[in-house]
Amino acid sequence: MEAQRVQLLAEKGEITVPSQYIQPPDTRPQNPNANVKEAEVPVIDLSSRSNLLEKMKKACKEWGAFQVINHKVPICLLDDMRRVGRNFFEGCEMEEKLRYSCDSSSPASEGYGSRMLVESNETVLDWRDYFDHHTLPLSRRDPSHWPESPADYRKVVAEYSDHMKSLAQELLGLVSESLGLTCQCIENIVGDFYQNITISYYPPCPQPELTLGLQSHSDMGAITLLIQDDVGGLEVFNNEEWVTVKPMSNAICVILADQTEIITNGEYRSAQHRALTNAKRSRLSVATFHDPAKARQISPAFHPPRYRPVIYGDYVSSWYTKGPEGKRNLDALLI
Ligand SMILES: O=C(O)CCC(=O)C(=O)O
Ligand SMILES: [Fe+2]
Repeated sequence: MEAQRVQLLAEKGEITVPSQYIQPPDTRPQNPNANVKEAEVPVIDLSSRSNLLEKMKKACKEWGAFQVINHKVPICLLDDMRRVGRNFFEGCEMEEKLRYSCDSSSPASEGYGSRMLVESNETVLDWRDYFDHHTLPLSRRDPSHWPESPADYRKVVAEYSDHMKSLAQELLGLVSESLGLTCQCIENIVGDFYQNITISYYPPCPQPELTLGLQSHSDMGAITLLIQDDVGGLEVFNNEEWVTVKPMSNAICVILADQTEIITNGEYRSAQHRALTNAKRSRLSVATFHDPAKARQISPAFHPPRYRPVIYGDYVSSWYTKGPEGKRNLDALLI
C-alpha cells in the first residue's frame, strides 16, 4: 500500500492531525515554556587543537552529540545541500516526486518515503517525509536514482557525500584517540563505510504539541553527521530532559550512534534524539549515516566486554521490526 505523504496531508489545511499521528501523552513534546534550562549541546571548534581531545571526550561522555564548527567542509556546500533538498520537496509537483518513491516494503530503500518502520497498526506515525540516498561505497551509488532538478542536485549530493566521509573519518579518529585507542581503531572495526544521506522534510503541523516529526531514537550505525535549517526542532535527551540543538548554519551536528557505543564498550553512549514539528514553518534536515556493512561483526574494543558481539545486519533487522523505542535494541546486547 502506498503510504500517505505528510506534505499532502499538511496541504489540506486541516486544523487537527489524523489520530495515527498523535503521540501518547508520555512521548509528547513538553510545553516549551516549562523547560527554561541551562544545558546546551556542546559546540567544538575543530580548528583549535588546544585541548581538543579533552573537549571531545567530555562531549562524547556527557552528551553523545555535539556540533562542530571550522570543520573544513565548505559552508556553501552545506547551503547547496539544503537548497537542492528544499527544492525537491517544495519545487517539484507531487507526481514528479512520486516517481522516486522508495519501496515501502523494504526498510531503508532508496528514494522518497514517509514511514521509517514496516507497516504496523501500533506505531504512531512521524510527521515527516524524506528522501534517502545510497551514497557509499561507490558500488551502491547510482545518481540516476536521485532527483534531476535542480540541475546540480546530483553533483551536490555526490560532493556532499565525499566531504561527509572525510569528516566522519576524522571524527572517529578523534573519538578513538580521546579514549587512548589508536586513531584508526574504531574505523578499522567499522570497516568500509556504508553511507546513506537522508533529507528529512517536516511540513508545518497544525498540532505540534501532540506530534513528533521523528520519534525518539538513537541511530543504528557508527556516526551521523547532520545539518539543519534555521527553523530548529532537533532535540537530544540529556540528564532526563530534552535539549534543543541550536540551529547554526555553519555547524555540523555529530551524533554518536549505537555501534560506536558498542565499540567503546559504553564509555561513550549513542545519543537519543528526536525532531519536533513546527506550526508555521516547514523544516529541513540532512542526516548522513555511516554504518558498517551488514555482514560485519561489531564488538567492543575493551576488555572485559560489556556488550555481546553483533552482526550489524541482525541489529538492523531487529531495529526495523521492533522499532527504535529509545535505545531498547542496544540495551538488549548488554552483558
Ligand atoms: O531532523 C532531524 O533533525 C533528525 C533526523 C534524524 O534523527 C534521523 O534522520 O535519524
Ligand atoms: Fe537520527
